[in-house]
Amino acid sequence: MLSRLSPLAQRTISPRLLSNAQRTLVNISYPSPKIAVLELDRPPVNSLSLEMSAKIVESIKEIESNPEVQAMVLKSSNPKIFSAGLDITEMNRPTVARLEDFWRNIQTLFLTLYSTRLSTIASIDGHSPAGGCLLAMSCDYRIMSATPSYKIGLNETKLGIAAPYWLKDLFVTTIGYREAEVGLALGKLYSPKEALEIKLVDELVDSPVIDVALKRADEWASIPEKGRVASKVMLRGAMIQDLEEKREMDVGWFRDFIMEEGVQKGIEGYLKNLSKK
Ligand SMILES: CCCCCCCCCCC/C=C/C(=O)SCCNC(=O)CCNC(=O)[C@H](O)C(C)(C)COP(=O)(O)OP(=O)(O)OC[C@H]1O[C@@H](n2cnc3c(N)ncnc32)[C@H](O)[C@@H]1OP(=O)(O)O
Repeated sequence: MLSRLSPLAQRTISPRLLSNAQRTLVNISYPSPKIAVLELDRPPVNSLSLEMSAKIVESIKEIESNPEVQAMVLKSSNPKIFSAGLDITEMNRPTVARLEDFWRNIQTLFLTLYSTRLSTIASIDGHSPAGGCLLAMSCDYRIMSATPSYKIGLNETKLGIAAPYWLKDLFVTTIGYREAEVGLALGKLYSPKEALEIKLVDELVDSPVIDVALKRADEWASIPEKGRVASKVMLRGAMIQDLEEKREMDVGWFRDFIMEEGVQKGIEGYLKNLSKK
C-alpha cells in the first residue's frame, strides 16, 4: 500500500515505478460534491486479482457512505486498457482455498457494483474483455472511445472456460438472447462500432471519454434519488437475489470447472501465448 511508504518516498517515487504491492490499486476523486470518480490503477492491464476486486468493493462502499454523492464514474488510469478482466494467474494452478476466495470476491464485486444506489457510468477508454466487460455491464451507462482497435465482449470460450450463469444472464439482459448466444459461443470481442450496434455500449465518443462521462454523471446525478433507485431495484433485484441465494453453489461450479486438468492446460497455454506476444 502506498500509505506504508514514508511521506518522503511517497512524494519522490514516480507512480509509474511503484509495484502493485505498493499501490492503492484504485484512486478516488470528487470533481464535484455529487460525483465521484473511481479510477482502476493496477498496471499493467487492470486485471482483477482477489485484492483488486476487494479494493474496488471497499471503494464503492466508501463512496456510497457519503449521502451527498449520487453518481460514480468508473475509469482506468491506463490510456489504452479499461480492464483485461480477471487476473488469469489467479486461475492458473491455484490452491482450492485461494481460488474459492477469489471467486467469492468476484461475486461480491459484481453484486456491489450492480446494486449500488449510485448511478454508475463506465468510461471505457480502451480494451475491455471478459471481466472488463462485466465491470462495464454492471454500470448503469456505458460510454466507449470510438477508437476502432479497441475491443469489448466476453471472450471466455477462447480461454477454454465459460462465463458463469449470472454473467451470461447479464449479457442476455444487456444485448438480447440471440446476440448473446452467438457472442458467448464464439468468445466474440466487438469493435466499439459493433458494440454500439448491439447496445453493449450506449454511446461512442471521439473526444476524451472522461469528459463526456462526467457530463452524463451530472445528468444522472440530477434525477431525484428515491425514484431512480426504486427503478433500479425493480430492474436488477431479481438477478441480485438469485445470485445471493446461489453463491456457494456457484463457487462450487467455478472451483470444479477451473480445477479440471484439461481446463488448467488451456489456461496455461493461453497465458504462455499472452506473455510471448
Ligand atoms: C458450469 C460452468 C461453470 C463456469 C465457471 C467458469 C467461470 C470462469 C470465469 C469467467 C469470467 C471472466 C473471465 C475473465 O475475465 S478471464 C480474462 C480474460 N481476459 C483476456 O483474455 C484478456 C487478455 N489480455 C489481452 O488480450 C491483452 O493483454 C490486452 C488487449 C488487454 C492488452 O494488450 P497489451 O498488448 O497492451 O498488453 P499485453 O498483452 O502485453 O499484456 C501485458 C502483461 O499483462 C499480462 N496480462 C494481460 N491480460 C491479463 C489478465 N487478464 N490476467 C493476467 N495477466 C494478464 C500479459 O500476460 C503481459 O504480461 P507479461 O508482461 O508478463 O508478458
